Amino acid sequence: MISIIGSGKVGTAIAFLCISTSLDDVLLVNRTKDKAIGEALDISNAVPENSNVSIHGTDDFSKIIDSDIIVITASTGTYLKSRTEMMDAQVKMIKNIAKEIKKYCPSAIILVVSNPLDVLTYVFQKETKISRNKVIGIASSLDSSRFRYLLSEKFNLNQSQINNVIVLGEHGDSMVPIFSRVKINKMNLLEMIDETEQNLITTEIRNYWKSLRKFKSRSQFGIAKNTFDVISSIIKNNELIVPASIVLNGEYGEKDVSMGIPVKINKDGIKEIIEVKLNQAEHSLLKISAQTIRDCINSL
Ligand SMILES: NC(=O)c1ccc[n+]([C@@H]2O[C@H](COP(=O)([O-])OP(=O)(O)OC[C@H]3O[C@@H](n4cnc5c(N)ncnc54)[C@H](O)[C@@H]3O)[C@@H](O)[C@H]2O)c1
Repeated sequence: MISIIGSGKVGTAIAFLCISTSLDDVLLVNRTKDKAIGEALDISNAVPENSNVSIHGTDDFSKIIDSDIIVITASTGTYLKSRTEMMDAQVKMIKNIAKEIKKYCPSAIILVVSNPLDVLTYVFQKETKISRNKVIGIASSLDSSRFRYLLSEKFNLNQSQINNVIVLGEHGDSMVPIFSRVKINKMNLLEMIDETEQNLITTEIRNYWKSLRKFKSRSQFGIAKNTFDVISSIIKNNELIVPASIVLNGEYGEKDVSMGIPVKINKDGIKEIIEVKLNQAEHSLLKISAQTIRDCINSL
């Protein structure tokens, strides 16, 4: 069973993907019970005819007891200028959710989606002491999807012609797109663009959420699909390599911080942390990003 805490835009989009593909049973847990029940009633009609899966809604955390995976998409409000804007309220919220998960289902694999992503992934892991390999922050894969999309638009290509696209570090203003690894039709991206263009693309990725909000209230489907892919990889034990946030213990030269780095996922959560080669500039930017997240954690 997959439990999804928070039945808002993101939580319900993830639930819809899980149910409509018959991946597993879903439990929606929301602060307001009616919202969870209503969304479950709606998504119930997306169960395929030959499927055994079901979806229910509740505000009762004790029902998460048999979950294999718990996805945290709860939010206390909407930030307007920066993902760290509501940090104190979000940290308080995730500490309460951590207590419930520790009480009812401490052996589940946890996917954190709520913002500020890296801070909440760190706080959740420290509060629950669940193995760091089972607490996975999902966001850098979304940032990577945004990087790939922007490149496809710039070069007027299909996204499939653009490979090795990753964004590492904070899911925030210090995120680091890794230009040095990107191949476009097997050519090195760095041979095709100059530094000014790199800076422009970096700003566009970092501000993607702001551009999107000019047209719709908040992002929903991109993060849902990236989260669904990780859930699916865990349930089906299909290894998946994606950038995700994990509490670091010396990898990339960082400790006592959680940030997006490439990981291999399987049925046990994060099976392996992958250390990819970065150029000097990217390495320095990743250090700055780690320190930005650490400063937020230390300010709590
Ligand atoms: N990681 C990413 O890349 C990414 C992308 C998009 C959104 N997000 C984040 O995902 C979160 C959810 O976004 P959304 O647009 O779905 O928000 P939303 O406001 O639509 O939904 C949040 C839901 O959480 C519920 N909730 C609040 N506190 C709760 C609690 N303690 N227990 C259970 N439910 C609770 C609310 O009632 C609400 O229904 C936000 O923090 C958002 O910033 C992250």
